[in-house]
Amino acid sequence: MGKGMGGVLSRRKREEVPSAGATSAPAEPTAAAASAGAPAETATPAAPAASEPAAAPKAATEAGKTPASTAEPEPEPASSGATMSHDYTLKPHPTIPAPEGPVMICILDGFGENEYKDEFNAVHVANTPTIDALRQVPNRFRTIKAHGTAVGLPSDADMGNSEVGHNALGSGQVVDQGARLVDIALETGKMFEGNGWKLISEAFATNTVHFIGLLSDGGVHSRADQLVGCLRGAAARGAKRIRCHILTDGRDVPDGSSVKFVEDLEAELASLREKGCDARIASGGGRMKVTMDRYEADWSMVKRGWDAHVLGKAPRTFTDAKTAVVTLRGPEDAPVSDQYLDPFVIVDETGAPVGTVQDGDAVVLFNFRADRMVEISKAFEYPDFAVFDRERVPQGLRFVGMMQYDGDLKLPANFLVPPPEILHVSGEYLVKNGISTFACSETQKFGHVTFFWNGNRSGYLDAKMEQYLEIPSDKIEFNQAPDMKAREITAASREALLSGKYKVVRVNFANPDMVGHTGDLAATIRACETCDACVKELLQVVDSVNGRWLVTSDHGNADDMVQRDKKGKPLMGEDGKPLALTSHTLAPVPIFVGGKGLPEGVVFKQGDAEAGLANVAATTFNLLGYEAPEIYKPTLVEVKTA
Ligand SMILES: O=C(O)[C@H](O)COP(=O)(O)O
Ligand SMILES: [Mn+2]
Ligand SMILES: [Mn+2]
Repeated sequence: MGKGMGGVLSRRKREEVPSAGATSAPAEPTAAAASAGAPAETATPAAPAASEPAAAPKAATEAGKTPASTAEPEPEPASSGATMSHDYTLKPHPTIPAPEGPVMICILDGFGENEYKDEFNAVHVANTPTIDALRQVPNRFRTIKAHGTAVGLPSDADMGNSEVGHNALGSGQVVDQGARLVDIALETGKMFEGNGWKLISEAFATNTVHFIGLLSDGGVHSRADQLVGCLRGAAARGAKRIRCHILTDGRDVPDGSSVKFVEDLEAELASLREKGCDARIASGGGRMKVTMDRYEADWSMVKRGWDAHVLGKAPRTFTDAKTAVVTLRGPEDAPVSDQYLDPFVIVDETGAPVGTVQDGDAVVLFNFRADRMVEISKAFEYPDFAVFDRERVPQGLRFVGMMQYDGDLKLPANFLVPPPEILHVSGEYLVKNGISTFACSETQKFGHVTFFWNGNRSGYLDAKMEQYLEIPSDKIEFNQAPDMKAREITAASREALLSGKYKVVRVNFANPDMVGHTGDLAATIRACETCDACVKELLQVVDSVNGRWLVTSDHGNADDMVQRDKKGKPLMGEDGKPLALTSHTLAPVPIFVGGKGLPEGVVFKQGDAEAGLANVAATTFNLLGYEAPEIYKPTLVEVKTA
């Protein structure tokens, strides 16, 4: 549910890379990461060099792995409409000269410009002198759209998120995204005609079909109504036995809503049972504790998921899922959040798990978004998977993803709906025109500024021209350490900017988003203040080398920390305390342009209220002294002559 939408449960009622299947150790930081925080003189990021290619990001190291099975060729994926034979030559901009120094693009993740400017807007309340001053610079501050159809989502009731936001920022184009493609596949029935569906249907008569994914209507990773569409489709086509393995949300939707989502799913499963399909919930757990890790931040989450969903093992067992969720949430006045529920397994009256995964079963991961499905996909699909001991590996599985989550790794090999194909991303233009890039974030957002930015390609576009740096994230709830790794990211980016080796420096600060998702207002205010201090430092560094910069965000989050009614009035709980809003918002995001190396006449154009994140890439090319590619959404800047 999008922040600022009011209400609680109606839908519309209402984020690489990565991974290294063979080791659970976090990626070794490069020299820059290891020395981040050290004095500037000693910290030097590894530079791309022809003789010594930069280490590939984690996912690229996986490319040689053999999937358990291969797919029949799937239909052409949805694409940005650009053609395959493509001229990447960039033309010099007629009036904006190339800069002397680098161009920095700084993403403050989850930092929206919200209409509600009250005590629940952490962006507004935080002491942010740098950003405040940037807002005052005439014609160099504006807002841009970051949600809904502006980023390829089904409707303008859909809040933005990191995946679609970074796709738009990095590709300069708006492409129908996973949520929309699955809607279309269900509406047209194409879902049930593809090779992925054919594969799972082989198990309908004799085996169990398992559905594993995030149970909510958040529309960021999955949607419950799409799960229902698949369940009904399977039952109607002869599936005899269905088991659902549910991950509770409370992050893209209000905390506590998991109980209602379980009730609704139970009602649906009951009606399937009436029609003769043995359909039940079999296991589950909170999305931030079970299964849905990303970028290898914490593989133990995936092991907990494997144990519960596949082996039927969890510390707690229950005879029904609602009791499981209510019990695991604990006391109403101090509940465990839906995001962090322990894993659970549903058992029958004899204590036996009702839905372990057996040889020959079908398994569907029903999330459309990639980042938090890559690791569990590897556990299912890679025969030589060794990150943790799977104990028992079901044989002959018919395993599919809602989409193919990583097109480079072909992971999973089989899928229900072809993923969006995002062509001719800005990084391809850069590397093909000899423009070097440094991209940096901490683990939680590392894939955002690499994988998502590059149109869901894992690995480097050209390792000789690019350096990607991941600073390992803490493994705690981020309100406990709201500074996260912002200082380390700043130190490493500072070195990259000063090194003279990069023309583009791309940075993502995770704080406003990751702390905002905890619902902790005070910590989120602190997160915004930390980012402001880091932005100040980086802008000074860019100025010191006569560079140029863009500061923006990918969607809202920290800008509204309370649930509201339809009129925008904050909602209070029975205890009189504000009801925290943990999700993203529908707010537009700010964008600031500047730098000592930017000619005075370069300002944001007037008008074009519809401009969104996809307009940023063209703007960046202009700052680099080039005309934007014609297939891109138009630039945000113009040159005013005195
Ligand atoms: O995966 C998450 O953490 C949330 O569902 C969405 O956040 P993101 O889009 O900012 O990653
Ligand atoms: Mn984000
Ligand atoms: Mn987020």
